Amino acid sequence: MALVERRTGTLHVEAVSLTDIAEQFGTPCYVYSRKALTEAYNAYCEALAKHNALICYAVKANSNLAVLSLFARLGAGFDIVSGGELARVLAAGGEAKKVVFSGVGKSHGEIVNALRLSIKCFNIESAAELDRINAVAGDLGLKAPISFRVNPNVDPKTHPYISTGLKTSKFGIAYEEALPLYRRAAALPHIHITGIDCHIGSQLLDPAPATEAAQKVLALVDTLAGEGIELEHIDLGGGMGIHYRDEAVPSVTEYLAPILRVLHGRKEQLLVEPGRSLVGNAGLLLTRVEILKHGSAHDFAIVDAAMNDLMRPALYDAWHDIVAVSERNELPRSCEVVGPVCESGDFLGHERMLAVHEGDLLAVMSAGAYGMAMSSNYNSRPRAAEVMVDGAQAHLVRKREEITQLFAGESTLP
Ligand SMILES: Cc1ncc(COP(=O)(O)O)c(C=O)c1O
Ligand SMILES: N[C@@H](CCCC[NH3+])C(=O)O
Repeated sequence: MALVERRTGTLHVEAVSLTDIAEQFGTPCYVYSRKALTEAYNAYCEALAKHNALICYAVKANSNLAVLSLFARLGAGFDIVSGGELARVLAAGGEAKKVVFSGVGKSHGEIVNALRLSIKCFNIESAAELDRINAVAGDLGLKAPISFRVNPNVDPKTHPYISTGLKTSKFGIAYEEALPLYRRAAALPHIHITGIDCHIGSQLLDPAPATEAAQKVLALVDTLAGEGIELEHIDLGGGMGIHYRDEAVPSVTEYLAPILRVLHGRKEQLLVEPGRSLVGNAGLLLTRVEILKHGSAHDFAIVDAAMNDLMRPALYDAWHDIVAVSERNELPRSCEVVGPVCESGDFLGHERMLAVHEGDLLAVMSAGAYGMAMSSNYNSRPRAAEVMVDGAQAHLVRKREEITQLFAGESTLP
């Protein structure tokens, strides 16, 4: 489904006009579509229908409570990377027994809490973490369910900042070290080995690297079984890419087909950890043009959203489509779409052809993943509101931060 549709010259998300949303909730504002989120989740369900699979949504992509509660109601599990994400999953009605805990630096407190709540599994990323989890579980008189995140040394061919499966990466356990570590874990008193895990990177459009990684993971699974270490699940991570510009994006079924072929006939439960592909194309950032400025080299459309609201352009030079919400009967002109933040890197788009006036609304597309989740208060800017559209209704699912909230919990010197 296309997230937006032009009706009588104005962009709508489902049956709600973005102009009405801006009037009701102000800008900048993230807008999500419940229908698009549900369809994205169902596409995974359909692709995995013949497998004993659990879809663990990667919370880091978008941790809005309404998004989490929607996925929880659809039956999802969750991939978390912090105690904060676990708290949000539980607050949204998610079940701890469907949570896998990834991340290279889990703290003592986070491990205690996750163990007490009986999460499904810790995805362990180092030998030191194995020892730490064994010790904490021992102190609590428990056994920790664990898998190792194995680094298969496969190049995912994506942006270097979101590439995680090469041996130079901080993530996972070197492929050659996996076997000795599994043997060591099998002998530890407070560890229960349940699985294996692998995640090689994000915004992947070609399934070949993930298929190669899956083959390497399966070779390890078989070697382990030969030694009497039987695994209950195989977690192949997330990473499937979405539509930003004009890239050829495979459907979930197409992307997963070669991976599922190598898994054919396996008895272990299959876990996947999609983030971006569940939420990215289901959200946009709505912003209003504050100032049109004629510069000596470019024209600028200075909008009320900035790099603190959507940092992907500044951080990765990422391209997001930017569309005028209401059409004007004028020729578009090239402009730099920038925010009010005091950084030259504060841009949302370069050289965009737009016909806009001050006060007009723009929709920054494909912003449902790693948008609000990576936002900050830089320049002491309050965080944007978040709205969920459901058919003909738009619900405020997170209020815009007030300036007074930017002082919360802080004090001046005594
Ligand atoms: C361990 C792990 N799982 C899942 C994801 C989700 O990735 P994506 O949003 O690309 O699906 C990530 C992020 O790259 C990750 O690091
Ligand atoms: N933040 C990244 C994705 C990170 C994936 C997490 N390992 C992005 O916006 O594309």
